[in-house]
Amino acid sequence: MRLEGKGIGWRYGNGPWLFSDYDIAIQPGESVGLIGPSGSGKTSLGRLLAGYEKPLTGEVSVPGRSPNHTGYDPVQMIFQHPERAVNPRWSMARTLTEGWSPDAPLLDALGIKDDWLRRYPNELSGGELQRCCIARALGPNTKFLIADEMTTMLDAVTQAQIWHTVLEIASKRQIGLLVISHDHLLVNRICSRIIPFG
Ligand SMILES: Nc1ncnc2c1ncn2[C@@H]1O[C@H](COP(=O)(O)OP(=O)(O)OP(=O)(O)O)[C@@H](O)[C@H]1O
Repeated sequence: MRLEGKGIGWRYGNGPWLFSDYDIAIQPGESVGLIGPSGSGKTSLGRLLAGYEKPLTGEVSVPGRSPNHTGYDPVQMIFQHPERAVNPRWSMARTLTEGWSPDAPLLDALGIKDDWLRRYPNELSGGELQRCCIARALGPNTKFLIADEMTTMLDAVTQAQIWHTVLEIASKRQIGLLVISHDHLLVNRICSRIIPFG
């Protein structure tokens, strides 16, 4: 039951094709790195796999995705800029529980403090907000996680702590990970396979 893109192609408007007839597959429980130059289309590919957009050619298939894309999607994506991934008018308590209710051990493991839940997104730092976005994405129905420069804005210690938690959960629940990053060291350390892109 893998996440698969087959023969997929994408471009914006009449611009150049970022990729075409592209194949990618991620197995449950594996951690795959996607490395390529800036602007080559990695985020765009992630968005197609996560179901935000339908590919212009080819197909994305995901076990358990509802045909009309309602409800909690089995492919969750974390973006580099968490402030663009949340509703600024929702409290953090509401934001965190949008798709499921993260339990106390997970909030603790990600260093999320009770006090943050009463605040709004603009009252948290980028790193604090990102931890909340990660908790939100780790619901029990998550089968694949696309981490797009997920920890780029964090210091090395926090980065290591967050990856430790995410990798532990992914391994326990056999979540497949696609790690989009410019950080070769990080990808080499946490991924069993690297796909060069662009
Ligand atoms: N909504 C959009 N409309 C038009 N062009 C876009 C849009 N989003 C992205 N692009 C362009 O598509 C190209 C690929 O962008 P994308 O963000 O997928 O690349 P990337 O490989 O993830 O880059 P980076 O490593 O810098 O994050 C870029 O040239 C970008 O300017």
